[in-house]
Amino acid sequence: MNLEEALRQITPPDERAGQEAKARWDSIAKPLGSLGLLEEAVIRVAALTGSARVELDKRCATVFCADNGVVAEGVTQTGSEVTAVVAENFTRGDASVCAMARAARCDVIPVDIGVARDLSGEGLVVHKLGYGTGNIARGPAMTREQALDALSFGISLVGELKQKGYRIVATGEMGIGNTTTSSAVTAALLGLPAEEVTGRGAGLTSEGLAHKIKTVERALVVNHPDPNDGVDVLAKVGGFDLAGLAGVFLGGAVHRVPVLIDGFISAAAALAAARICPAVKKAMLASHLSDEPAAALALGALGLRPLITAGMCLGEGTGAVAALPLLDMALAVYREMSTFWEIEIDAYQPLS
Ligand SMILES: O=C(O)c1ccc[n+]([C@@H]2O[C@H](COP(=O)([O-])O)[C@@H](O)[C@H]2O)c1
Ligand SMILES: Cc1cc2nc[nH]c2cc1C
Repeated sequence: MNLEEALRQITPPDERAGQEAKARWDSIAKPLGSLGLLEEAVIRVAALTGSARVELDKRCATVFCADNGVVAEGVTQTGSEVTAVVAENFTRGDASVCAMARAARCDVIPVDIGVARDLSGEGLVVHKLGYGTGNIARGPAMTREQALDALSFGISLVGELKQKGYRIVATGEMGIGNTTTSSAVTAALLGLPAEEVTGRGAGLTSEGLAHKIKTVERALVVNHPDPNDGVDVLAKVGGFDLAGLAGVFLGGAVHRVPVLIDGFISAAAALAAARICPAVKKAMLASHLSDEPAAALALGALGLRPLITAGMCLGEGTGAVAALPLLDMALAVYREMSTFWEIEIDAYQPLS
């Protein structure tokens, strides 16, 4: 299915199911709205899935791994070879996100969408669009066809996961250099100067940061991405990981599966997905506020507020997975708590 056909399948959320979930929250014997964003998240999932019986029991994190040509500009603290090493560690359960996912009863699905060498390992999904992207400071990251391929792949992956019974998908990524591409994508989509959207990534010095800002500026001048065309932005200054993740967000809306945004890289991908099709925002949930400075700008532009502010910036899907136990706790209250009526307390009817 091509992108346009997939996007035509997106229909508005079921407001009736959302209202039913809101009515359930409002009936629970506790101060109105007092679980804040947790209540909102359950209502959003109810509206997206068309049922106030919200189930998030079977969950996974899809971790998109890819290399980025822009690493050649010296914008990272470590070399590209780290991407492949960490990607293979995902298959052995030996990465931060794997440990957190075990605690959160979440499966980890590593995806090689463009790591610079061939990988092996159990459970690895391979959809390799290249051995790393082009260097965005010198030319485009990829062709438009490759970006469209990544988007279609992300959309169909969510469809397959839904068929396997997954009820929520956490996004994650691993790719040395992908904070540089995310900054370029965010600058292009939001029309912001490079210095406002560029941070230290996985640990740059102040000197390194100044050079990274110049590199993002150059990528924008060299490539002229069209801010009205999310596919163009991903192809010219994005990465295979970002484009695949944007596909996962689109897939969430197509297949009506909620998708958790992780940190800055996931948020930049979500922003691109929303530029391609604004309706997909309804399938997104923001998990945490990454310490990368532009994460707040990206989430703000999406109109989303994160559940967690913990100064995290690890990537891999760690923030998205960290939100799952919070959602479990929200659902425990939502399902198990007595109502005002049941414990015979008179409560004023809420205004809305
Ligand atoms: O999730 C985030 O907000 C985040 C912020 C900074 C760095 N990271 C991780 O660090 C890597 C990218 O950092 P860099 O400096 O190589 O661009 C990549 O593998 C990400 O998973 C992730
Ligand atoms: C070791 C390592 C693990 C990571 N996980 C996500 N980004 C990373 C960057 C490094 C350097």
